[in-house]
Parts: sequence; C-alpha cells; structure tokens
Amino acid sequence: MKPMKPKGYSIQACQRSGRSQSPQPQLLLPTAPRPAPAGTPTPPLPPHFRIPLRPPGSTSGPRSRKLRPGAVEREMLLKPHSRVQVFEGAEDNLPDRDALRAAVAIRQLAEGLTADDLLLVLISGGGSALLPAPIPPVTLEEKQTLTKLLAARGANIQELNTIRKALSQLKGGGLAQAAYPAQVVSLILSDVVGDPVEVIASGPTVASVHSVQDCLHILNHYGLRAALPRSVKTVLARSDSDPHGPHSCGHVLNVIIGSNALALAEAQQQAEALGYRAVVLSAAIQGDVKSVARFYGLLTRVAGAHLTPPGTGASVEEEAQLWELAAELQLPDLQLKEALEAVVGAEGPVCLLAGGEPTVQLQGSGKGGRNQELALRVGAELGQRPLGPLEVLFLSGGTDGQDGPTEAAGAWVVPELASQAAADGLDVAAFLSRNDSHTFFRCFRGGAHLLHTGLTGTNVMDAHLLFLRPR
Ligand SMILES: Nc1ncnc2c1ncn2[C@@H]1O[C@H](COP(=O)(O)OP(=O)(O)OP(=O)(O)O)[C@@H](O)[C@H]1O
Ligand SMILES: O=C(O)[C@H](O)CO
Repeated sequence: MKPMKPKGYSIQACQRSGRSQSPQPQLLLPTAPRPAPAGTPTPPLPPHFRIPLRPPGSTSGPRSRKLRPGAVEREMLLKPHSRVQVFEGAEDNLPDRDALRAAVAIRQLAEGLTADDLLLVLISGGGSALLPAPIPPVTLEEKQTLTKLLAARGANIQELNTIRKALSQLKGGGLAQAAYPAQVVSLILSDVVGDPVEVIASGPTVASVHSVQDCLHILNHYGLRAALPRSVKTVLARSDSDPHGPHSCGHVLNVIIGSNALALAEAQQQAEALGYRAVVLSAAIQGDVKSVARFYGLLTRVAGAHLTPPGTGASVEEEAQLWELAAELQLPDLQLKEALEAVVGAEGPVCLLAGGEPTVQLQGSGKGGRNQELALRVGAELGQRPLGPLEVLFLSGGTDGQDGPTEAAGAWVVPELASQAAADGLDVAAFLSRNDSHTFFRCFRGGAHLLHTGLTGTNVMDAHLLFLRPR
C-alpha cells in the first residue's frame, strides 16, 4: 500500500439523540471481579447485581448528569481544535436536512480522492438515516415518507434497506463508487442479525445484490406500488435499464469489528470468570417478543429440571414444547442441545446467553422498549408455575444503552416478580397489554429492576442473559 498523504480532515456523522439522560436510580455494574480461587463456595446469584442503588434523583458521576441531546457525541469524540468535522442529524433515527448536509459533504470528500488515498469508513447501526442521498428527482421527503410507510406496515430491516439502496446515490455501494479509485476500508459494527454487510446501514461500501424486481416485489407485498410517487417510479425504471449494473467494489475491504456474537463471547468470558458455566445459545434471536419470552420460560423450566431433584422441573410435554417453539422461531445458529448438555454436566450456577432483535407489534400507547417488554414477559412466564429449588434471573438489555424511547437499557426479572407485583397492586398483564413495560418497571420496587448503563457508544443489538443456580 502506498504511503498515505495525510488528508486535511475527516468527517464524523453521528445521530443527535432525541433523548437526554436524566437522574434515575442507577444500577451500576462494576467491572467483573477476579475469578474466584478454586474451592470458593458458589457465588450468590448474581453477585454483580447486589450493588446498592443510588436513591432516585442522586446526581453524582457523569452518568447521572443531565446531558443535552448530542452532547455525548461531542464529549466522546472531539478535542479542542480537532480537524474532525462532526455533523449531527437524523434525530430519532429519521433522515433529515442535517443528515442530508452530512451526506453531501461525505460524497464531496469521497469524490475528491485519488488512487493514492485510503478512505476509512466507520459504520454502525442507524447509518441509513445518517446518509440520505436520494437519487434525483426523488426528494428527501418522498424517501422519508416511503420508508416510514414500509416500517409502519411491518417491513423488516432487510426489506427496508433494499428500497433505501435502490433510491440512494450512496447506499448499496454508492459511497465506495464515489471514492474510486481510492482504496476503501470499512470497519463495521453490526446491528443486523446474521451480520449481512450489504444490509447494515444499507451497505454504503458493499455492492448491492438486489434488483429492481426485488424492490417491486417488496412494494407490492406491502401494497405501496400503486401509490408510488412518479419520481420513485422514474428512478426504479432508470436503474432497471442501467447498463452498468450494480456498483463494483473491488477496491473495498469490509470488516465486521463488532457484532452480537462478539459481545456474547465477551459476556460469556465474564460469566465464567464469575464462576458460572456459561453457554451461548444464539446471536440471532428474532421473532415476536411473546414467542421469544415463551421460549425463555420453557428453557428455564427444562434447563432447571437438570439442576434440581427429579420431579421438580419441567414435564415431558414442556420439553417437547421447547423444541417445537425453537423450530418455529427458526433460529439459524441455535445451540439448544449443546446448552442443555452443558446444564446437565454443570456442578454449580449456569449462565445461558443469547442475543438478537425480537420484534414488538405495538398495540398500546404505553412507554417501553423491546428489552423491557421481553424481560417483563419472561417474568410473567417464570411466575406461572413453581420452579423447584432453583434461583433464576433473566436480563434483557440493548447494547447501545437505550431501549426504545426510554432512559433504560433494559430490565431484569426473577420468578417472584409477578407475585410481588400483584402484592404491590401492579397488574403485569395490564401493563403488557398497553406496551407499558417501562412504566411498570419504574413503579415496581422504585425502578430497581431497570438496567441503566448510559450510552455505550456501540450498537450490536440486544443481549439476553439467563442465570440459573440450584438452591
Ligand atoms: N412501548 C413500547 N414497548 C415495547 N417496545 C417498544 C415500545 N416503543 C417502541 N418499542 C420498540 O422499540 C424499537 C425501537 O427501539 P430503539 O429506539 O432502541 O431503536 P432500535 O430498533 O434499537 O434501533 P437502533 O438499532 O438504531 O438502536 C422498535 O422496534 C419498537 O418496536
Ligand atoms: O441504519 C440501518 O439501516 C439499521 O440500523 C441497520 O443497520
């Protein structure tokens, strides 16, 4: 590689978070303690959750300070007189004029490069909204409307980004094309199940494999083809007849440097250092949050049966239901058999880890997030039948530190939660019927079961941790 001529500056486009951190009871998770020496009695379940909570409203330490939206990025990134230009935009993950300005600046930077240059592209979740560059005559507003309609009708991220790429100058390999003949290296944090580089942030440096027919199929499926603006029809027709075909990206190296699987592998090591037999179940958990909660409820009972005296755990029917549900969820990398075998052989506490992105079909007007809703639903599942002499804790958290439009990253539950909530006059089912999981956890035990991490600066979807320990 030729020595780089240092370019004058680089551009950092980052999302302006529409949510500020407000002082809340903080459950601070210390760094994992050193591994317990051999022969140490099994740690209480789980030691790192026994941190005294700050009383509500306490404001010490950076995490409890109220930050202006967007201040975190500036605090995290820039030094005085930095040559880095920061463009903020795409508030709440929606492309806007600010993001459009950033996209134009990035394209101009890329187009000005030569064969002697190396363009370093850092990509993470939310990148699609940050790099809007609609192909004329499609306007930003038309593109916003179309993607909002698709999302509202249940289009998944693969479908959404296929359409985004077809209407963009920079997505689907367009940024790499603009930088040609410079070499391009993209370092990617994956927030999409299976880590498909052509889907993550709509693959600005990855040649798109989708055709116009794929787009039309998606638009037909969601009943949007008839109402397409003329501009969109023009662009789709033009790309269909494009003699050049998809962008070639032979000058590009795309590298996944952060993913759900990597995060779970690290969490597994931490759990083992804390004395747990830790097994990763899957980094591709998808499907409706109700089914996923049911899966974890059955898994707890089936795995728990191997950790408690015979006759106190799951029935044969429940084990069959677990396998049926696993098949229905179609989790490509599921290590269920391996996990259950590990539990059978375990002498002490067990930690089963998984991650991904369940879906929540919103039916109520409550406040919550995927992780808080999953945790509450698992809590309801765990409280349905006795689990025998078994301590259980389930945690679900967003790795970016924010779960839905709330300050929490997620929440954690134990089997006793549902009965304790009833004793406190809180109807779990009613909160769930309104998608009001955040309100529940704020009311329950003074918010003690909410997980607060603050913005983490990364985003590799959600992490689900199931801790089991025979009493
Ligand atoms: N009241 C609610 N209860 C449960 N889930 C909700 C609620 N409100 C929003 N959600 C879910 O939260 C998700 C949005 O979460 P969030 O704002 O963390 O963005 P995200 O999907 O994680 O995107 P990113 O990857 O950029 O973080 C949506 O999928 C939505 O279904
Ligand atoms: O920005 C996007 O397209 C989503 O976060 C998926 O990467």
